[in-house]
Amino acid sequence: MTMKERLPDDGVDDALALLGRARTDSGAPRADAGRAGSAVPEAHRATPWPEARAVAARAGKDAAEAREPVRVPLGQGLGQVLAEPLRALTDLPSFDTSAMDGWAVAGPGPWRIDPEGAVLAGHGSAGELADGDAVRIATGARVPSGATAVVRSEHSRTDAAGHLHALRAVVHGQDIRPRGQECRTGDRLLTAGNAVTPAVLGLAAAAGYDELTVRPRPRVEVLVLGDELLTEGLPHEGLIRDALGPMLGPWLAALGAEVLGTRRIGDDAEALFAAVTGSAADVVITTGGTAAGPVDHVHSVLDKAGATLLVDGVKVRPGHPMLLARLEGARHLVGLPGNPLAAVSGLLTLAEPLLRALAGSPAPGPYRLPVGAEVPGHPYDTRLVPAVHRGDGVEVLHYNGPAMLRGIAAAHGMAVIPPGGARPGQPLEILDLPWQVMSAEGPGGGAQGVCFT
Ligand SMILES: Nc1nc2c(c(=O)[nH]1)N[C@H]1C(S)=C(S)[C@@H](COP(=O)(O)OP(=O)(O)OC[C@H]3O[C@@H](n4cnc5c(N)ncnc54)[C@H](O)[C@@H]3O)O[C@H]1N2
Ligand code: MOO
Repeated sequence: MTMKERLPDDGVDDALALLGRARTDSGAPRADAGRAGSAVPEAHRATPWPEARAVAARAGKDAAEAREPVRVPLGQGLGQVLAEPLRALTDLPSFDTSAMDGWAVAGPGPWRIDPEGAVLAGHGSAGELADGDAVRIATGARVPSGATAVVRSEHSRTDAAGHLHALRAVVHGQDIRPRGQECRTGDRLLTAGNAVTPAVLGLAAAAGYDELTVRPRPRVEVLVLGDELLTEGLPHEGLIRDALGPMLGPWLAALGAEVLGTRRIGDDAEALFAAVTGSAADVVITTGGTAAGPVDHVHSVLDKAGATLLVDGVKVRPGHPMLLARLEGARHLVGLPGNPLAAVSGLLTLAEPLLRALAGSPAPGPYRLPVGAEVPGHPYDTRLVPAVHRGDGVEVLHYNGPAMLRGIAAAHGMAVIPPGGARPGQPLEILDLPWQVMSAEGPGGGAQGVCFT
């Protein structure tokens, strides 16, 4: 991006400001306040971007408290969040284990070889090894009691008399993984709140689990509004392809939500009311219809449904008409603006913190990377701009207009440009996309110690 870049849709917020908002008796903004027919127009107070994210996270956290943990078969736990610590159900390893193919030996060599014997992984009793004896052993097999070390095949030689000789010094306990080396029964392997990753599934299986106790996935339904949307073929006669239907379900699933479905509602207020009030989802996501056009029904439908607006407009570009409402039954609705990048902005600003908190996932700590070149800012609002990693920093992408997906489709993350813009070298907060993480910091884990066997 260059300094010549024009900020998209500047001045639109002034129009929105003139629309005003009224308040309910409770002090919360009424869902259709300031729109046609509203009695008391008042200056629109969009929520600052950081505060909007905090409101969404708080709403999710409050709703999460009423949700009971669920037990799921191990194979279904991926992407969910542990509701309780993962404690070892067994010692690991659960028996003294050979770390190498070779010989279990007892005492100093050379050793007498038991010509009949061999201890294999998964086989029953390993028997007893007398001092001066050696028996063949496979990696993963139980070490016989009395054994003092394992000698690797390649570090040994047998002679014609049936004796085993070590080709290098044998250290007591070498190549034996002692029972409980990794953990003892009852040890806490992971804390509640950890995401269930493929590695966690592996650890849980090793530690004896058939089921996991996890936070229930937030159930989400996507309602795509707009009569102008086509689901296939080329745009024609003012009709355009629905870019949000194909994008949002997979995006929300990548955030850990259970997507009940994506429905196309058109610009039909009654159908929208029925879909919102009848949805089985914890979070309803609508696209389009958030502004004040003749067929923008989201506010009036929320009002009719008795919803409470928690966020009604955010000081962010693109996407400032985004909204968050609480529906009956501790359910929520996130209204994403129709412009596709504005919808992404709403997804990252409101839906992600809400869903993360509902799922019980800890919010990732914010991280910053320096931007290479100057980035123009909005005078009062935060900007979210698709960005890519370059060297040790980031570079913002050119195609970042509210109606464009070309930038975000090529991006590694979204850079947060504070009001007023950013200078070259200024560290910018980065919002990760759920399928790629730009941060160099991982979740960490003990870096000390070495375990070669
Ligand atoms: N008088 C004002 N007009 C507008 C304002 C405003 O403040 N005052 N804000 C503008 C901004 S900013 C945005 S963003 C949009 C938000 O509008 P809506 O949420 O009501 O969205 P629509 O009007 O339904 O659609 C806007 C735009 O996006 C296209 N669209 C909608 N859905 C999809 C989809 N699924 N896939 C692809 N494209 C979609 C739609 O055709 C429109 O072009 O309002 C501005 N107006
Ligand atoms: O410009 Mo609008 O901010 O949401 O696309």
